[in-house]
Amino acid sequence: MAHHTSAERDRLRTLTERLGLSVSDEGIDAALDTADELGSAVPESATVERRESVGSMADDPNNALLEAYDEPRVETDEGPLSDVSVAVKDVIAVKNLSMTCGSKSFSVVPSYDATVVERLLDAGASLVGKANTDAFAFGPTGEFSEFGTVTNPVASDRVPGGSSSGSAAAVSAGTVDAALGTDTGGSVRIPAACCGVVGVKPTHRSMSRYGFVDLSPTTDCIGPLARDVETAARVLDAIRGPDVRDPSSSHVSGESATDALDKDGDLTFALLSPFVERSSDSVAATVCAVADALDAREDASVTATDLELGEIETAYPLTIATEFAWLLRQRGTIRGQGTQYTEEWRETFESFTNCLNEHIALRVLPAAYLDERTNGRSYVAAREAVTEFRRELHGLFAEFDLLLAPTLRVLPPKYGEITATEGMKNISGNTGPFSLTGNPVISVPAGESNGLPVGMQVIGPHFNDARAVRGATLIESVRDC
Ligand SMILES: NC(=O)C[C@H](N)C(=O)O
Repeated sequence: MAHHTSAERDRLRTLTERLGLSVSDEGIDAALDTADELGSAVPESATVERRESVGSMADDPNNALLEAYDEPRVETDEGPLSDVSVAVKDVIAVKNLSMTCGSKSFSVVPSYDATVVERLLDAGASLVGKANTDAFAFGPTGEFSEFGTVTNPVASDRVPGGSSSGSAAAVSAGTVDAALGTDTGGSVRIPAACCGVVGVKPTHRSMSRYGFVDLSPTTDCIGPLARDVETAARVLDAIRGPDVRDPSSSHVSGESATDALDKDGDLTFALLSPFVERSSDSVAATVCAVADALDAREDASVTATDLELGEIETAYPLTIATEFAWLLRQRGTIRGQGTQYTEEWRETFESFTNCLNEHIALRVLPAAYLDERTNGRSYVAAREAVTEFRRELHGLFAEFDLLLAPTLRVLPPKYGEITATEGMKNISGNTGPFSLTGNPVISVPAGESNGLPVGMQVIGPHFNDARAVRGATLIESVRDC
């Protein structure tokens, strides 16, 4: 444990109050330690406590669903998703269903559907209910929902991954055909990999986030999870595209992901060596075996390729925590709040920042502290690291069609195992960088090691989610070879 001066502690305590957070004395010290580490001074890391399970709202063995309709909600029998049942992560508004964001301090009943929900229903999907999530989508393991941890249906002693833990578990268990998750630094891809399903993080801004509770707006994405790439692609096509209600949604619309499923033509892949080297032997071996099988196909080639990571690994925790702290200061993280929410919601929001759990507080505080101490230079440095890394990827995309990397660096951890900054890197160190650059990424099951699922990421150029879908189908066709 590093030694901090009382002036440092006082300063952080003042900031804690200003943010409306409540943290123990130990938490203040731990946050200072993490700030030192992120600022590359003192190498001691913070610990995070696992919250106790408090039980679920629905009768569901995996605690994957928080609220379900008696009968699935269907708006039309026709449409491309009329055979698809879906659940929606509980940070996305669904009319007349309570929204908790996985936190007991936030419960509102939206009077409207988020645009992505409207689009699912317009496409004929049957909506089953809301899926459990780590509180405010903050959490890489699925252990930080205040409505109880989610069980991993394929490995009950291992975490399901977070934060879209309920979405992944519901899909993996067959409770629904597909689910919407949200991915800010890996929250669709990580649980998809842990639960052995497909998870898509679309190109940033390629769809509307109207009705979604922001975490870190420069990286937040909504994306589908499904048991196969085809279903995920169909859901992706149904929900993507611009929306006047979310001015941040881009007017650029890429090719249809569903059409890409049947496309022919050769694909060249770069297997990103730094992410493989940082992974455990079992993860690396599983991913490399798939890469070899892919390379053996006539229409694909895989080349192990180096790239400079620069400061991108530090940029991820700094970016999301700094942006979340800004949102807390503004006391507003939901799009469309101005007209759509009731006074009751406003009051809830005013008070909820006092109740953020310690996992969130201990991740937000160090970044907020550094932001203040450096007059914003810590955030600027993170953005510069992103620019550098994006340039690296740009160079690779001039040479290769798609990039490959393991999703997690380790096999799905046991409950309570991920407690420190270093452990967090094992979970989100391979996913966070591509959130920062905004590229489309699909985590697709690569096989198993010691009976545990391993996922690998297919990374595409911006707005070419369709090409990533094609790459993911090739992986589906060669795995277990
Ligand atoms: N929503 C996210 O992608 C956050 C990510 N799972 C984290 O805890 O860092």
